[in-house]
Amino acid sequence: MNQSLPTPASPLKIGTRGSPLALAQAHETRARLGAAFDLPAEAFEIVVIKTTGDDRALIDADRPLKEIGNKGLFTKEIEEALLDSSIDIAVHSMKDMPVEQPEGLLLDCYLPREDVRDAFVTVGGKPFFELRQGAVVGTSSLRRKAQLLHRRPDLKVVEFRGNVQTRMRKLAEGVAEATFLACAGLNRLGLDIPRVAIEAEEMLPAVAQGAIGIERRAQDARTKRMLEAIHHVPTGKRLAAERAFLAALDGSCETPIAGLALLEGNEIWLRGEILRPDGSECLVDSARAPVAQGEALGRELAERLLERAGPGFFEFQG
Ligand SMILES: NCc1[nH]cc(CCC(=O)O)c1CC(=O)O
Repeated sequence: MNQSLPTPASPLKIGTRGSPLALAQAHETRARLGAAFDLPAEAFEIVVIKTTGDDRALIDADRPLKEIGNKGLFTKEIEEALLDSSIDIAVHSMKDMPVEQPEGLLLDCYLPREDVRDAFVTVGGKPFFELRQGAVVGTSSLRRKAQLLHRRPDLKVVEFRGNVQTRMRKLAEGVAEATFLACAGLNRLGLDIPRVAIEAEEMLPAVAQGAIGIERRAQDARTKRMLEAIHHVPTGKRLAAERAFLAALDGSCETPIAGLALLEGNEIWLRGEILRPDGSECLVDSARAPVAQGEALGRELAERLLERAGPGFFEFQG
């Protein structure tokens, strides 16, 4: 295995999706690796990979993503490119990543986590409590929909996809009065759109929201060494607990689940939430453990919630 650092003549290939957010994340990864190893930008090549999800999302722009495909819709082609060595590392939004990676690949490098909160977005930047009775809110996230309906059953939720610009246009056109976007995405894109951040206690974010993960071939010693140098350990500990929670719930993108871990000294605190898709019920629990036991904590919290939920909890009502 080639142990030497990349050079402009033999650059490290960074695979990513082509969306503006994905590209911003790939650039951040390149900048951090460049700084850690004192390498110029030309020692890296950013390789844009189109995924099934990108294609289908464009063709079927109004269909909920969950009807289009299953887990890995946005990662399959990127992981294939890693496995066949057409790229060396892959940059992902961890929120969209399945809990398990294919044989031969490892996901054990995380960049420092951005703001984990969701933002409430309207054309005028008004606060959530001002949303009038019966208002239409656009979101394609089952979690946000269920959390919203749980608090405000009067609201109407419509499917809302596309990039930030598309969603802002839909708001301007009056397709919906409000939407939710992750603060992390807006910050990474440097977008200054009117928004009101919602505290995590008010609306628990998705597992891994705001975190970037970098995947590599398990056997590649060079990328292992390079990624170790930029790995953010606290983010890794938080995600280990959150993703163990998600895995134990058998969470797919079709299930309204939220979870957030925080580090407090030598302890990790985890709060998790599962909801009925129509928002009629929301089960919340939290627990703490020594940091080293974060994964066990995630599994334990999931089991506690599943026990309270009983069979059929996630099924659609009527
Ligand atoms: N599912 C799409 C997605 N995946 C990651 C982010 C935002 C950035 C992040 O949470 O890391 C978004 C958009 C959004 O939820 O607004």
